[in-house]
Amino acid sequence: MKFTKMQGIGNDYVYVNCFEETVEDPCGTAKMVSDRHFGIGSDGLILIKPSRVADCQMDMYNLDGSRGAMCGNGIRCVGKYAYDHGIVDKTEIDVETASGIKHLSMKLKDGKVELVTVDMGRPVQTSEIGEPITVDGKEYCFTGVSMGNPHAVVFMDGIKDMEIEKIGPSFEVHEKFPDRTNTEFVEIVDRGHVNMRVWERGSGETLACGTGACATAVACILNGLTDDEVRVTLLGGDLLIRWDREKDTVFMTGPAAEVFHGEI
Ligand SMILES: N[C@@H](CCC[C@H](N)C(=O)O)C(=O)O
Repeated sequence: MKFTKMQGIGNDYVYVNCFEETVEDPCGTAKMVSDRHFGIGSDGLILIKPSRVADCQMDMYNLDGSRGAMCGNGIRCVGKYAYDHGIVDKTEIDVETASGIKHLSMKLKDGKVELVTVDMGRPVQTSEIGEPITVDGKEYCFTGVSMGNPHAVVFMDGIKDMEIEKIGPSFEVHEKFPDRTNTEFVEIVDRGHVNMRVWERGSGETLACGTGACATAVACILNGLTDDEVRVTLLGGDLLIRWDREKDTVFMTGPAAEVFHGEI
């Protein structure tokens, strides 16, 4: 199987061009390739497939083999792959995902895609604003936002030193989230800037989560903590998120990069 390793601010996936390859068992393949010791090493697997309704299709799997309906960092890389490898010959494209068709606008540098803006669609509030939750005997408040996949956004100080590997798994499987959840731990810097760490459903702590950054911006705005455009600083870099409230859609802008090609 030929593959390309790509990353969007450090959220790395193994990408397979399914215009040319067939992957029989995507869940098993995701687990195998993601392993950082016995596999290629990644946060999961993304298949780029033909689509009957868009320019191409993104089919994504987490490190544990579970399927993700949407992936913000992944879809920017899908756009870059599609343009740089000639699947499309235009910089405005539509990508089909399990949570609908998303529109991508791509900016080039030296003929290759460098920066991608994605219309991530309508955010859906899935809890009370600042809903109380007890996790491992401690009280927190979260704001639930779906960006096609579930997120619980928790505002707290000291995220740099928090023990995310202890608290993240307990949020992920808490009884309030029957489908498990991605959890974002967020510190406000000012009305246009926040810091965030994420525990991803199915992948654990990752350096970044695009849908998580969008959910975070929406939760910040709903809680009255920021303006409608927010720079989200994650462990792997920054994303610019804007909630266009007139159109009720969220725009995410960030880089996409290829790391290496291989065959396994
Ligand atoms: N890293 C992704 C999100 C991947 C899917 C997520 N773990 C889920 O299961 O919902 C992103 O950049 O959005």
